[in-house]
Amino acid sequence: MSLDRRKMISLGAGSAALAMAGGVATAEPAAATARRRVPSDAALARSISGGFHSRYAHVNGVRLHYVTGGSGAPVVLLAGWPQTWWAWRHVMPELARSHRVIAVDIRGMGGSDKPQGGYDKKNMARDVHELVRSLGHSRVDVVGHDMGAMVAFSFAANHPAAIRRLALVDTLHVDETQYDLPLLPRPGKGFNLWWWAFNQVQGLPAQLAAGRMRHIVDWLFANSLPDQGLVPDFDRAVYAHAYDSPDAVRAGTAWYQAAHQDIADLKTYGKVTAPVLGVASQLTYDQFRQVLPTLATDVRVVCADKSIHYIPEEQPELLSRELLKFLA
Ligand SMILES: C[C@]12O[C@H]1[C@H](O)c1c(cc(O)c3c1C(=O)c1cccc(O)c1-3)C2=O
Ligand SMILES: O=C(O)C[C@@H](O)C(=O)O
Repeated sequence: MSLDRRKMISLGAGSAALAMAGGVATAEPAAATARRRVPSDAALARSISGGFHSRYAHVNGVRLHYVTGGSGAPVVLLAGWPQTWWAWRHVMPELARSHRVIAVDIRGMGGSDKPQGGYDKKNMARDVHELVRSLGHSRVDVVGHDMGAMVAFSFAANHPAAIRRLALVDTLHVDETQYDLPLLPRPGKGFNLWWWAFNQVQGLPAQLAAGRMRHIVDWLFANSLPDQGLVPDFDRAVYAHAYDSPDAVRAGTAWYQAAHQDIADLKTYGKVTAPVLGVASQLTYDQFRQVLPTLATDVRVVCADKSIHYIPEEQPELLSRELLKFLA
């Protein structure tokens, strides 16, 4: 599960203070973001060194967008909410020197389709499995962050013959303990995970957040990044743009609304036997050390100790180094 009591307690002090201080970066008015031309995925892909290209594939009833480049063993990268494949931009060039990198916009994300359903992580993992098969790969490494880590874990649990190695960055698959998250954490005892409640609501998020996602993006980064410059204005505009339509807001909430199905599916999974690397932030390290061994048989956990959550952007060098070691 993505955030447990231990994490909320440890989050309490730091982030509560930050939140109390109204730690919000200078948010560019949403309208200005909307006006700013965000480059196409094709242009963003070309801007990353290593020869990357934006591509689409029709699999499992949806059209998925992905960005691919590099040569060598195939590695799939799956980002989360409210981000896109662009979250991997700092690690893609390094991985491309020894791997065929496939950074996928999961169902509902960025340039991928936003259908009315199919957002349970088992089905979203089926999307990715069919994608890598269509690209000629029978066995791949998968790296997931945030919601993408839940899809990555589901891929390994449901397609054991297709996973070589699995890396989970700061988020574990949701489990029963998600139901215990307090809606009102005691002062200094927890972190307000308001987006888990907000994203459960039907309809309203799209009405409130469409065209205004930059405010959510800025709030999340203001309450995580130790240095707001780690994700500058341009990158925030890329994420806000990807989520600013009513359909994109709805699709993002669907990842959360599938939690009941995901929690039920987890109970049917045996332990993952592929080698698993957990890359935890300072706030999830204890949880990863305690919970990951109950989900997989061959586990190692490293701590990105300067990170709160967005490790691919908070500590890309550490992440690249640990992934290259693990995936060698
Ligand atoms: C699946 C997801 O709910 C998504 C969210 O992206 C998420 C997750 C974990 C966090 O720790 C976390 C966040 C998040 O937006 C966030 C902002 C500020 C601090 C912080 O710690 C977080 C998650 O696992
Ligand atoms: O006020 C707006 O900008 C649009 C709002 O009416 C909405 O439904 O998103």
